[in-house]
Amino acid sequence: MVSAPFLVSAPGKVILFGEHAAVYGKPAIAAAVSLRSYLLTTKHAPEFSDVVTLEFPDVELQYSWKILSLPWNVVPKRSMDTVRPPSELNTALMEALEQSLVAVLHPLQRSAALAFLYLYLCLCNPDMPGMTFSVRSTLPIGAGLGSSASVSVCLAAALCLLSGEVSPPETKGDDDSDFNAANYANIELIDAWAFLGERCLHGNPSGIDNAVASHGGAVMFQRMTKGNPNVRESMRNFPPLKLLLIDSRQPRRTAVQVANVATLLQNYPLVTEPILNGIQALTSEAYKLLLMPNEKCDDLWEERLRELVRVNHGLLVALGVSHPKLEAIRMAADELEIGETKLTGAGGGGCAITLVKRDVEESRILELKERLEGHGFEVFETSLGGFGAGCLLPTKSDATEWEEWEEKLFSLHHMLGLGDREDIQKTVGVGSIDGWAFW
Ligand SMILES: Nc1ncnc2c1ncn2[C@@H]1O[C@H](COP(=O)(O)OP(=O)(O)O)[C@@H](O)[C@H]1O
Ligand SMILES: C[C@@](O)(CCOP(=O)(O)O)CC(=O)O
Ligand SMILES: [Mg+2]
Repeated sequence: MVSAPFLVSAPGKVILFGEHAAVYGKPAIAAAVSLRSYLLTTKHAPEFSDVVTLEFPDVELQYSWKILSLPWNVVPKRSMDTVRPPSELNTALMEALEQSLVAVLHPLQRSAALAFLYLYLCLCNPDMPGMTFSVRSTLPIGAGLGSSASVSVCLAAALCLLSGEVSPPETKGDDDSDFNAANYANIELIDAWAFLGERCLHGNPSGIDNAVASHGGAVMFQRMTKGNPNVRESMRNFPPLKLLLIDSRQPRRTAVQVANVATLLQNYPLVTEPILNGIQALTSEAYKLLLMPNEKCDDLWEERLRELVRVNHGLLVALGVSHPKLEAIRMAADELEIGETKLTGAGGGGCAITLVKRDVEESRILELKERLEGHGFEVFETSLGGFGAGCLLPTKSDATEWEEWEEKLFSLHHMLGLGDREDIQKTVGVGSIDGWAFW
């Protein structure tokens, strides 16, 4: 069992092919990005040991509950036969939590607080000391890059560590790809709990976002249908792709976009089902292309992949999940003949990706960036396929290190509350500081 203070982190993702169709059991392909969420868990001073506090400055939420005021009595008993949580939310607990959330009205804050409380009550117990859970993301929020899943994975990881459901990552061998059975079992459990967090955040998730945020890398994912288990194929030799990631900065909520597609499907099943089947077919084509050995990734291969990006976007437009700003991004990239562009994630705003042609001169890419930034869009640089969930624990063996950590924690608290994305990345970021370990 791990006690506070400690940090956990999980990445966001880019869906390359298959969003929305993924909700209906069709395959989708996604890769982790280097933008991440961070969660710091700290213990309260004795006089506040009866309260649990959330600090979510990214959504302007700070809220405390008396631990004993929470509805512990309706928490479903866990089955002794299985360690995995069920994939459905418990209705009685969801209803009881309404009471605890009466004062949290904004949907962005409410869904995040609900995800926290649901997991906290299921995984912890009323005897645990009062703690603060502070979350910051270097990801744009509500922009299609899976911030909800990265936060869900952080919450699940922190609460599973506190309750002893999982242990901290064991060191793997020198080779990053070394398999460690204990780490695998732990991250599977974190993934399963994070799925419930995603359910609180947007109702009907496919599970692809929490799978990528937990496991990292690049995956082909297919949601369980008719009792079959989810398929998650990790794509190890993912080819290096030149992608631009552009945030339209048009806010939207995944829950709303997913619900709109459900309504379309309900109203026009004969029209909508073939669109979803088309997305399935193109994702399967893309999967075959992306699995090809690197030496076969020639110009024709690249052209095929770009075509599939274009068709995927067209089908998403048909589902009604584009936005004039996303179309403006696509048109700017088309005009400069940079490559092919599609929205990524739930759409309705948020991000687009452009798969850049290999031979495009840097000056044209720069021109596109300037044009887009001139329109108020934000162009992100990120790498694909990095680490999944990890944690950073203070080492108690060495008193100096511990002191350093205390000091760091102090500045960290400040940073998690106030700093911008670069500050967070510099202070605690995976890749910026040593000590992070990954499941
Ligand atoms: N840093 C964060 N702090 C608190 N809540 C967050 C944070 N990032 C995401 N969330 C939660 O996730 C929601 C956004 O999820 P969603 O609509 O699925 O968009 P996306 O996952 O594409 O960013 C927010 O409304 C909020 O509830
Ligand atoms: C639209 C969808 O396919 C992806 C949503 O991703 P995001 O929350 O927009 O990052 C929904 C899902 O697969 O859960
Ligand atoms: Mg999301």
